[in-house]
Amino acid sequence: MLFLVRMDVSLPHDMPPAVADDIKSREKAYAQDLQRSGKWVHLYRVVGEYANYSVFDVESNDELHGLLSSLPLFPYMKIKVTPLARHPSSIA
Ligand SMILES: O=C(O)C[C@H]1C=CC(=O)O1
Repeated sequence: MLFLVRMDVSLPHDMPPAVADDIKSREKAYAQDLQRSGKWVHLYRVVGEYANYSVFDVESNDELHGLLSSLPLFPYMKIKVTPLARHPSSIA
């Protein structure tokens, strides 16, 4: 099952830089592991925003929820999920 996911990150302004750096470093490692596993298929920065558009390929809504809620940045993100279906004109 494919899902388009938008993540908007908003870290508290008073978060100490070392704490923010640690969360971002763990987030990067987790994101890269999921990309290597094939579950996080695309990851693009939204130009000019601390946000990304991603495509996930997972078995179920529950699996996606588990992956997203385990992101180290999850407490600091607004996440919008859009389920995707095959387009009838797609040649892919
Ligand atoms: O930077 C972001 O968009 C948030 C998050 C998603 C992947 C990652 O490494 O951080």
